[in-house]
Amino acid sequence: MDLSKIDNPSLLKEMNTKQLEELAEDMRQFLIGNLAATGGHLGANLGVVELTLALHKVYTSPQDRLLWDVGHQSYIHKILTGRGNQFSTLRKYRGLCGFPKRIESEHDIWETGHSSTSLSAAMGMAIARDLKNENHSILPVIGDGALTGGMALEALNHIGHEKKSVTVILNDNEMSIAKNVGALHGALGRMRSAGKYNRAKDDLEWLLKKIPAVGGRIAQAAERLKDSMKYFVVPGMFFEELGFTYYGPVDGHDFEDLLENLNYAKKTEGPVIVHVMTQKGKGYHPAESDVKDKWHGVGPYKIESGEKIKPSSAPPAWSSVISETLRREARTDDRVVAVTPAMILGSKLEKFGEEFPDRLYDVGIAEQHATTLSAGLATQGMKPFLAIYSTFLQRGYDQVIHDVARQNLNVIFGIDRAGLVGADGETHQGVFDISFLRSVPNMVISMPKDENEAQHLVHTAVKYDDGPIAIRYPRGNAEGVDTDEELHTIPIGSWEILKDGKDGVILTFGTTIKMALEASKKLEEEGISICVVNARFMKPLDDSMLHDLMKKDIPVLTVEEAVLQGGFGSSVLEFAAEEGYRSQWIKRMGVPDRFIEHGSVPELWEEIGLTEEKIIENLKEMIPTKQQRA
Ligand SMILES: Cc1ncc(C[n+]2csc(CCOP(=O)(O)OP(=O)(O)O)c2C)c(N)n1
Ligand SMILES: CC(=O)[C@@H](O)[C@H](O)COP(=O)(O)O
Ligand SMILES: [Mg+2]
Repeated sequence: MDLSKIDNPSLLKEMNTKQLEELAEDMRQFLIGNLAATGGHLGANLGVVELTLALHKVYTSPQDRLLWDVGHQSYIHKILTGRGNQFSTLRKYRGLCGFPKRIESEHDIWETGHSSTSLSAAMGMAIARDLKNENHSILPVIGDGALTGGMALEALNHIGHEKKSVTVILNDNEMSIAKNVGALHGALGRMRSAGKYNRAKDDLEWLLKKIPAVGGRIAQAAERLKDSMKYFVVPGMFFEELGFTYYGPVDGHDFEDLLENLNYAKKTEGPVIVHVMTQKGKGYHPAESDVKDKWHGVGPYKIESGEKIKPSSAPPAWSSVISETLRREARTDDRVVAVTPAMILGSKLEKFGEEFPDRLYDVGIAEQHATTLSAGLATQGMKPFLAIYSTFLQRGYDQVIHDVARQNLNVIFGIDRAGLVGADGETHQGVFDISFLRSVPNMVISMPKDENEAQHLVHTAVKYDDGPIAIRYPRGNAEGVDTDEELHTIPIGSWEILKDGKDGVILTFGTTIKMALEASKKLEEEGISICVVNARFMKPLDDSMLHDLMKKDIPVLTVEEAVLQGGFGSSVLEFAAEEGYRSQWIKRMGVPDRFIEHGSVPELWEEIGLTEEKIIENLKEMIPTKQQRA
């Protein structure tokens, strides 16, 4: 079937099992073929082909509300809802988003990207439905990994309490990005190995109804038996106790099993959970056989061999530079403990864990818990390193303030994916952390310019015992510079002059240093000499250098790959205003006050005007040329 021509899931309604199986095979080949060029979350989507088809067959989107938790597994849903012809643009600039996007389709009724939000949103939709006396199904599809997110448990608690008709589809593939972790994962394991339950209960009820009511005693006894049965056979006891009717475990690749249980669920009032067993990466051997992450998310690859297409000799990933330095520190400092909220692979912490198995904790998708657990460790004299993506740190913001900074605890925040991340788009851009951390008392915020400075900053952070300190670093590979053998500490709040200049100043850090130096080189050729400063601490500012620079009364340009609102540039403006540098011309460059969608980082830099050319343009506007000065 030409999947690019599907424009509505209603075609499934008339399909029989054999036709569905054929369509599922077409879907898999389509995904494998297209993602070989574009990359994307292949493993997760290969695992939900039959489930997605079955959901769209039994239910009627968009009247029935289908929500996709995390949303990285919504590609089949997108194909079925008329977007198959856009897959060559998947996660590309101005192309198809890799997550549900309401502007793309009426079938995308809830946008995701961050995990564990679907059940809360579903509950909100259920309350609204009932207040409006509407009558449609609400179906959040949530993975076993996302279920470890605290929000999901908060929502289960509420849905069960209110007895709202929400049908939770639990997509259990025993994987988060890496193998799933936690006691809930273990409980799901026991449910997976138990037999079917709720159908047995329904069959028994059917039988009971057949028994002539002999004084009702047999029926009453059987009724007691049925309820007591629950405690021995129902695999989903955990959920039943929360007020959910549990169906499962269901074979998520068997249409008969899927359709039968979804139809049971559709007839069931109140909270329902359908526990579906799927295999991540199903149908593509390189993904199925991958022991690390089942090809959770991949770049382009060769279909036949499964060989991933990567640049031959690239500098080490920033995450590796940081985690390897941490591993080195841990050898001589027993206080060092690494914590990760389900991103052990992305944060390159596997080797740390192999060397220090009792000093690495993967807490699951639980950023709030990860942050406060780190605070707890610090109260006992340990030196926790919380490796956390900038965008996911947003989930633990209260814990940063209330538990870590307020008690001034020695927690190191390794803020990975800081800055624009590219293809994951607006839900994942790591551009808010400077802004939301800068206002927190006791916080130190830093960002290295290259891997050599990064290793010294990690060493500095491990030695720093005056409170919380953040080191932010971008997605991707480092700069490819040599690294010092011996590590030293960097004075907190100290900046570094990379290039002298007397006509103007650029204050910048991290990923925008290179473009600043390039711009200053070009301006030098035109007789305009620009000072370039590596403002490697966003907090505290280097007040003494700032005073020296401001006293020169030359224009200052701040450049940051982070939101302008309340960012580094704002702190320089505040400094100038408060220190009386009234005449100072200060201009800021950075991420504008809107969400930045997906695309390559260079394309996004171009879009928001974070470029060498724009730096030159701004400085020329701010600094009179020689002729004007003459
Ligand atoms: C708040 C948050 N933390 C971490 C992530 C990163 N992340 C994306 S998918 C994923 C694993 C999800 O596992 P699961 O829900 O089981 O879905 P599967 O990939 O197995 O289908 C993680 C940790 C995220 N998207 N949001
Ligand atoms: C869907 C999700 O949130 C993760 O899979 C994320 O896309 C990983 O990002 P990196 O590829 O930067 O590790
Ligand atoms: Mg999973």
